[in-house]
Amino acid sequence: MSFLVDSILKLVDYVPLFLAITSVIVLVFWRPSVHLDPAEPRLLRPKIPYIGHAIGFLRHQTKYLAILNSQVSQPAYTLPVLNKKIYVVTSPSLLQSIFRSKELSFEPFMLQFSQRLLGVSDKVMEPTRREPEDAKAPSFVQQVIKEIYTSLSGESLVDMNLSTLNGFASVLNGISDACSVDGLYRWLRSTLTLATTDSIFGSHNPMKLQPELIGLYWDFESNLTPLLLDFAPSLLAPTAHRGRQAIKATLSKYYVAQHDLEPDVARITKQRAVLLRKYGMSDHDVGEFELGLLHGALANTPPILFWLLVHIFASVSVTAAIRNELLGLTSTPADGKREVSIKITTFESQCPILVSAYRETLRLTNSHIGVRRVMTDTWISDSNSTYLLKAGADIQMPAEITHLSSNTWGPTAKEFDAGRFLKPKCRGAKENQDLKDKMKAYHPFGGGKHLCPGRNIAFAPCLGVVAVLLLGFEVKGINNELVEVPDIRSVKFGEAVVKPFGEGLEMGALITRRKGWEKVMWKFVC
Ligand code: HEM
Repeated sequence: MSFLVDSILKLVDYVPLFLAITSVIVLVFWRPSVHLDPAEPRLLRPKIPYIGHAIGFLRHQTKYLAILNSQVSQPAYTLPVLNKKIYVVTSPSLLQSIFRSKELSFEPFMLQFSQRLLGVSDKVMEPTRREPEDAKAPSFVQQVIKEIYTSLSGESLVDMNLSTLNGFASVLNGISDACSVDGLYRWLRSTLTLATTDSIFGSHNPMKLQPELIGLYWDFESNLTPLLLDFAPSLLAPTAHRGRQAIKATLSKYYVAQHDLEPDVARITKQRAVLLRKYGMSDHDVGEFELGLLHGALANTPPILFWLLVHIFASVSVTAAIRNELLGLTSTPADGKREVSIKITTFESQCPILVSAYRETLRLTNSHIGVRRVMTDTWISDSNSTYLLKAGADIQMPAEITHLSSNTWGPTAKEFDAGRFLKPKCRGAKENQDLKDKMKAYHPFGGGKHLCPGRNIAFAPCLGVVAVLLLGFEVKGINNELVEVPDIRSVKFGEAVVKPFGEGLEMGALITRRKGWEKVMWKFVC
């Protein structure tokens, strides 16, 4: 035994020497792990060869790119991670060049991401990867995306939004004088989750029949990062894994019972199921796959609603300005009038400050990292420079950097300015250019051929709920003080809109009926 201890102590003596030799070898022989053409974006070597950037991502997660950006300030640069190249692009003009390219694709990530997110077998995913027999025919993925576009626009979108908003309104209509909520975000989240899933799944909505599923969905959603690693999810993220399994099992029962065929189900739900069954998916597997539909429809709207609401109610002047323009949609009810309707198709034309505040909320809180794979060697350029992107490499476009850059948005880049997206009253050449530059840097829903097909799903529900809360209610802190906007952190991997955390997640609110609007029952119409 003492021999063993002696040996270990002797070895410990040699550790400094060993470290010194290793460092010399690394310094002398260290070559970048990737070869770079001079036309590619400049290499940003990590401090620790090969794995330094991987460690950076593990340690700081999505914030790592903002940390690097504060040190390099380049429009584009290359991160070597093991033997892979990642191009990080932060210049708005280069982003637009990427969005325009047909050779830079989101598709390889979409399928891989979906399978990991949903936790489904290769068998469930098989139709998504099947090549069409006719090379000119659209692939499965292209057909799904086309159906999302059709179902989430025009009349079908209005129908869904009306159903969601009237579901939410029924909860607000139930408030007699005042209601105190322990966690404002959680309250908005569960009310909206129920209203949205009612509109998607109709009267057999599993979340209405088993309300505990609402919490289980958000357990799943709040811990996506370890699930996306796809390694021992039941050990690394047991709560999220349990939530995911429960939702999938319930959705499978819904589709096995063919409740999607009933008349009060949304077009998107029906048409996707038709397509999935056409491709040979069993009813059970359709249920597992449609966790993706649920996730698309739910994950981002509650946080957008929360951030929009708190930013408005935190400012007396913004609250007054938006209330004033909302009065154009409806009028103060005369005594005895109980029902007030809001036309959801008029927000865009009648409520410019509210619409601008919505866009500003997305600017501040949608800090997703857009990704593309380079399918063939491609050149991208802005007015100053041109870069070569080599096939096989990946691109990352962090919205946190473009959305918050003071070069683009000025000294108030990190602050909420409800009027930032208002069209200037008189526009000369300079104002026009300024607006153009800003819009190039604004990409909460991505861009180009991969622009999010579901991007309209949050607009009317968020504006509608906020409109009713502004006109008919006061929203204050729990001690009747002005609401405070909690800190906004960086998104987690897999998120688009950031969720409140810590005190922000816990903050309560007092919701009271406004004088003159006490007896109103709210209704949304088109
Ligand atoms: C407010 C809610 C939403 C946000 C913030 C959001 C955000 C995004 C973003 C950032 C992208 C990447 C686009 C790119 O890289 O160019 C994207 C793509 C996509 N989104 Fe959404 N999304 C939302 C709602 C939805 C909904 C409801 C659905 C479907 C039910 C959906 C389905 C998709 C699909 C299929 C793509 C890939 C499109 C393609 O590759 O062509 N999204 N979304």
